[in-house]
Amino acid sequence: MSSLWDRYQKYLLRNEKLGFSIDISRMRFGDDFLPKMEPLAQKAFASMKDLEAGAIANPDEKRMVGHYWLRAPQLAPQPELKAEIENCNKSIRDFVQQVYASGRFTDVLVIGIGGSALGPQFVADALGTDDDKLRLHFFDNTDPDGIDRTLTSLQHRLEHTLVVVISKSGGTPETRNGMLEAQAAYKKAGINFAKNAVAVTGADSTLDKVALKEGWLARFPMWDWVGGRTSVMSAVGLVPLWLQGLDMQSLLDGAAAMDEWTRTSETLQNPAMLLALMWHYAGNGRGAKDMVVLPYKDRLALYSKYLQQLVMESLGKALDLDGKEVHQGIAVYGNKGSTDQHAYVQQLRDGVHNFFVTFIEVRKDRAGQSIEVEPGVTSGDFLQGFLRGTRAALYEGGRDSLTISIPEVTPFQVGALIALYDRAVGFYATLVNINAYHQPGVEAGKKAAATVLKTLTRVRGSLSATAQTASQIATALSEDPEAVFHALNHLAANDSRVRKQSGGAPGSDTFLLA
Ligand SMILES: O=P(O)(O)OC[C@H]1O[C@H](O)[C@H](O)[C@@H](O)[C@@H]1O
Repeated sequence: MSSLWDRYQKYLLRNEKLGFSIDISRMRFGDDFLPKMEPLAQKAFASMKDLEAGAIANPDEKRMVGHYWLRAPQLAPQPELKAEIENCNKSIRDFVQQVYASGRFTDVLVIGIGGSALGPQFVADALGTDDDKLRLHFFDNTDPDGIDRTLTSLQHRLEHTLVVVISKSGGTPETRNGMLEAQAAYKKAGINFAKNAVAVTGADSTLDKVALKEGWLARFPMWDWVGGRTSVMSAVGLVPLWLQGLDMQSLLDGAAAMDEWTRTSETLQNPAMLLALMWHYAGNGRGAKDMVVLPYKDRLALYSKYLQQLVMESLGKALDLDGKEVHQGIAVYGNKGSTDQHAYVQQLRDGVHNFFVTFIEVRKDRAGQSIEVEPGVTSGDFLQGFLRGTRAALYEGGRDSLTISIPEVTPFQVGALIALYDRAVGFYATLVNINAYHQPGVEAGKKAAATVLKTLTRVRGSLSATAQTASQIATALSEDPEAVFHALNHLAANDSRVRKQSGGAPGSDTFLLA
């Protein structure tokens, strides 16, 4: 192999306009790897090109490319679609202006989960400043204590808090619960919830109907042709993030510029294809290595969480497109450097070799001047030193990494970063022949949760003043004793009328109504 410097120059892809560079030189693929993958790469380019040109046969295919139209509506295959996107964005902007002009609001409470929260959370944190027009808060779970924590922080400003409920399906239980909890808090405070509420959801969804019936301030559409995990540039992200005061047009422009770059069919010139190929190389096209995402920048700490959903929900599939059992996927985790160097990088360097790292370098340290923390050295110099040092130490230890460098964390760059991975996921899915745009596995968990709730209700109904064990109740109800036992414990912890008498073992514990 040639020297590392030569390899770096050979496998560094730069784009002067975007200020981006992708360095794949520290992935140890041999010279034959890229030529070997070329036919597959060309197949992926061709299928993406067909889809983008509008050769769309079904809703799944539309979801593979719909998100690209959001940042470049002129590329939408039908003029009505282009007009729909432009009108929606204009109505969001007008609404945001009205909100500002009203002077009524100081805060925004976003209620959503998964693709309806992770994108807004990442962007809000990456780009937020003390000068934000409105401050964002999130309910992204059905955890009562978490909800209370957020409500307490908003306690005296509830009247000035705009609630944005986001759900594509309009029926996600966590989001529905969050909305009901918020509604109850507003009612308790004597505030008209509807006059403080906005919905972002699919037309005619349950949420849409509620918002319409109750006369909420505004409703914005979430189209079926945009997948939840690629929706941050639709109303899902635009409504809360524009309210926050971020330059969302610049974010859209950054994404559009990246999309343009990632449309090239020249493998070595296409950063998204290079990423997809490196994922394939690292995990042998089977996801055998985890993707550790390490941005050396606090503002990008939520990026790995965002990517976790994008990559794992898109690629984690049981069947391939031919119906063959493949159990694909790539595990994603990470937080930020250099912080993580003091947590788990020890294992990355010396332990089980089941990962590859993606370093994200931000060249500009800070807006102002830096002090010297040692003669001639700043905190930012340390940050860069730790990134480069860790990259070198990992490589010496036989561990692969790739490095993405961006100039600074601006709306434009964040848009570009999001778009880069949108495309890389799409390409990888084609390389391994799976559908990245559905999530059949999530349904299984939802169905199982519904069964648990049904059991809980039945168990509650069967409690009496007589002490009973879980097995006794389970037998009477023809339910699984372990499920009954957990339901009983939950009731005992949360319902003051339910008493638990410890018998020393789960089978001997008894429960009764006090
Ligand atoms: O936007 P919603 O319909 O509420 O869905 C929110 C999330 O929940 C689902 O379980 C899916 O797995 C996610 O892809 C989705 O983003």
